[in-house]
Amino acid sequence: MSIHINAKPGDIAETILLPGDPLRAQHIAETFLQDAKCYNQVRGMLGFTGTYKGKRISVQGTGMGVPSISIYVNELLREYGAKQLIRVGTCGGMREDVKVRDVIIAMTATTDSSANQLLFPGFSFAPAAEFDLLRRAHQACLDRGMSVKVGNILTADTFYRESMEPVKKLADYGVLAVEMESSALYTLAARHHAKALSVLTVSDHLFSGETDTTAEERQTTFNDMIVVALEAAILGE
Ligand SMILES: O=P(O)(O)O[C@H]1O[C@H](CO)[C@@H](O)[C@H]1O
Ligand SMILES: O=c1cc[nH]c(=O)[nH]1
Repeated sequence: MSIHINAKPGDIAETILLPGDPLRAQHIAETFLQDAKCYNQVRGMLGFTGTYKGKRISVQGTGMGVPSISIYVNELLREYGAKQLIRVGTCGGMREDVKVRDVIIAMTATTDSSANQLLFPGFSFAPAAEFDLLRRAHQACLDRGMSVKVGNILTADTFYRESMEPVKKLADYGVLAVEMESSALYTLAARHHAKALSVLTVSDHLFSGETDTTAEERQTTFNDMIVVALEAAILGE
């Protein structure tokens, strides 16, 4: 049992999917896992363990932003022996060629979070995905004919902005999309020699104003991304 996760040693699988929204954790467990059992309800940040194609998988909500995901990922790595962590989340498109419902695989995560500046004074650490996981997730997207892009994303500390200039500039430098957790996930996984990847679905676009049209469409696209994450995870075990 850790401070924010009320599970016993062994309750959590070595491979864990990490959506920001705890209700999406419940949706994933109910839709994709067999014999899923809830191991955490502390702060409503639900966590479940079950099996997918016979392999043990957990799914844990992380909340929004670097401080929140850092709490859960630290505890999963330090107290529960997590080996493979895959974030499954939403993001806002930034580059012009990124469209709503595309899947984005984050090769690296640029960030305005101060966490890594405090950790590596004088350096600009480049948080990076684990290559084999990334390669398998990309192949799983191609196999399903999904529209996928791989590259640099932005992990931002703010959702609402006074000025769009800084994000516009990052888009000019090729940054695909913005979300709020991946740089912390990649940095913590590196520290603990674990594998990490973020697979994201574009839910809106910062500059075109495009958004998901219906809740049903959002769910379908989200489900496609979950299958990609699960397939990438089990092929690596
Ligand atoms: O859909 P999730 O995983 O929560 O991810 C994105 O959505 C939240 C903002 O609405 C942030 O957590 C961002 O990273
Ligand atoms: O962090 C996020 C997630 C989705 N859309 C955004 O604009 N930002």
